[in-house]
Amino acid sequence: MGRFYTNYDWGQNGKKPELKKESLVRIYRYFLPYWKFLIWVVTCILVAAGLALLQPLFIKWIVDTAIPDGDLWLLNLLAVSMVTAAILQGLVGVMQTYLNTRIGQGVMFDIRNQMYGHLHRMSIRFFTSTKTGDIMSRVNNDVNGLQQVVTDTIAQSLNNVLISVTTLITMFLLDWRLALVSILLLPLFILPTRKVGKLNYDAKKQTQVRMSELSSLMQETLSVSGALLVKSFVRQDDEVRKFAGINRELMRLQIRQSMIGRWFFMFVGIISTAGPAIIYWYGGHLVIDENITLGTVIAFTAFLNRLYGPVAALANIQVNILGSVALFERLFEYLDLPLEIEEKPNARKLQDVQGRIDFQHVTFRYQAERDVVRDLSFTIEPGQVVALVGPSGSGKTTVSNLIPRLYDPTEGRVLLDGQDLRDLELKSIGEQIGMVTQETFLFHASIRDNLRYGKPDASDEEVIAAAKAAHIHELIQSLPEGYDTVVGERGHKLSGGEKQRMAIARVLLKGPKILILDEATSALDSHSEHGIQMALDELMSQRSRTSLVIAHRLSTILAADQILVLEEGRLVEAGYHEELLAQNGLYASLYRQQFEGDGDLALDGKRRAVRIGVKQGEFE
Ligand SMILES: Nc1ncnc2c1ncn2[C@@H]1O[C@H](COP(=O)(O)OP(=O)(O)OP(=O)(O)O)[C@@H](O)[C@H]1O
Repeated sequence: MGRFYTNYDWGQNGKKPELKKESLVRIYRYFLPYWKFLIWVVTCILVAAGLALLQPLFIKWIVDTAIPDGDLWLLNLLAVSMVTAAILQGLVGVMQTYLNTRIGQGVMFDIRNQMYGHLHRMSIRFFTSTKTGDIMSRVNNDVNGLQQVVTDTIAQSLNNVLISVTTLITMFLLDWRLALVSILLLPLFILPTRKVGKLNYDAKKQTQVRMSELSSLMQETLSVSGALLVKSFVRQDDEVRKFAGINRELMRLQIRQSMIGRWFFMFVGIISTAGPAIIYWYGGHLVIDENITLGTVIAFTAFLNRLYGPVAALANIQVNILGSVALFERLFEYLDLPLEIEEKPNARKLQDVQGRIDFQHVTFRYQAERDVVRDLSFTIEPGQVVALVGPSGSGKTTVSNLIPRLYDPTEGRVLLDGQDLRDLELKSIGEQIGMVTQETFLFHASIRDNLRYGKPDASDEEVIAAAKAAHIHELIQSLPEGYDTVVGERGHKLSGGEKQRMAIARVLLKGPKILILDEATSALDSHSEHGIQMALDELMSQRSRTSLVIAHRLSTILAADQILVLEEGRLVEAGYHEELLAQNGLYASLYRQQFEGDGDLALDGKRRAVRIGVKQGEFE
């Protein structure tokens, strides 16, 4: 029996979507590579429909011919034929399931790959403004729904049309009066089915909403950071209560759904008995009047039963098709998201990189009307170490993100070796730049694999050399499984300082020409502080490398060839430590405030956290 409802979303605000021609053409293109399978599906459906049609006719021949004539040979033949037809029908059904699944999974495979690839080309802005749960849900749930589109919408509908048409034709050929009565009976089961279909659809939709609420909640509160937050604010009870609330609603909806299903089967049960009863009653009269044979009446009741499911399913076909198209459209929405950072068709490949960086009148906004970087111009010569300092929120991270082209400047240009980043191949920019950010991300994999992310073909010796240079080798060796130790999700099994040294080792392995480094500000014990310091020295000491450091350590600042001081996105001072101190401006003020041990500084009348982060005592 076909399905009478669909669980596809009808898009936003529950409005019925319209069938758009371009969507249909696009969907059609996804199925095109599977045309051979589609032909086989149609063949299977045709064969199955034909075989199914034969069964009632076999009964009719048994009742009308074989038994009255006492023809045992024919009786045997017909009985064997019935069984053979049933076996063949079953085999064709198995074949059809394989083909349906193959097509459905094929389309899913293609779309999933396409979507994942597209998401990786999206800009960082997309990831900072989209909930991870939403992305996951599109890639998982929506794509998974596609199997149902193939099985329910395409194959079932085709099946149902064929069965309904062939059965009706055969019925009319057998006896037009009984056929007419049968057609008059159809609304009897179409109407309740439609009603139940609608109820079920609504219940399913509500269930889906609750399900996604529940998984969002779990995703947020059961992630390491989320769980940490819940614990530190002792909000477990609230979270459990919130969860229970949604969970209870879910339970209610599931029960409702089961009951709707039960009512539905009750109706179907009654009608499947009532329909044949009417046929027997009317057919009985015709047999008594000797207008038709008994076999015809029996065959008719079998045909009528075959007609219920397909016709009722076809009554809901519109919902199915609209739902399927809506599902595809939701996926297209993601596939059509414009790429903010796109490579030009004639983009140049960077060759023999020197590592010179120029900012030319760069202005940048995340959102309209708020400049985060304003008219910024500076040059970093190849091999220089430049320290970027400034109060929190002054735009240091933003500036550093413009160099690997994570964002494009709103105005002005960023040049690498004299070439506008926008004219260069994205891959070749990425290959030249290494980033060590404040928050280190590690995959849930072994330490070795995490380090190798910087250079997939690195030998074990190279990995160890990098770990030694980053002063993390000893620690790794002291772990029971050494380099094969699996670090937890996001590397939560390592301390902050250890993670940062891992990140440094990873970048050392990559060996980029340009290094962007955000020194950690979190308080570390003197031992790991020392380790990191040595690792950083190693990283920056190679003079063939250009380094831009968001500096928080005095030693880094003192070692820098140039210090750039940012304030509200503007470059307010630039020069050496002594030079800047002598100017007695923002840098000197930040330096003095820090020296006095006050982590905060009054700027523009507001109190702001100062993030040059020089530690007390380092000045002595
Ligand atoms: N993705 C974003 N969308 C909108 N605004 C942002 C975004 N990222 C940063 N900002 C804003 O841009 C300004 C500069 O942020 P940025 O992170 O560059 O400062 P920073 O100097 O690195 O600060 P900190 O030292 O605290 O890390 C801040 O006011 C911040 O609120």
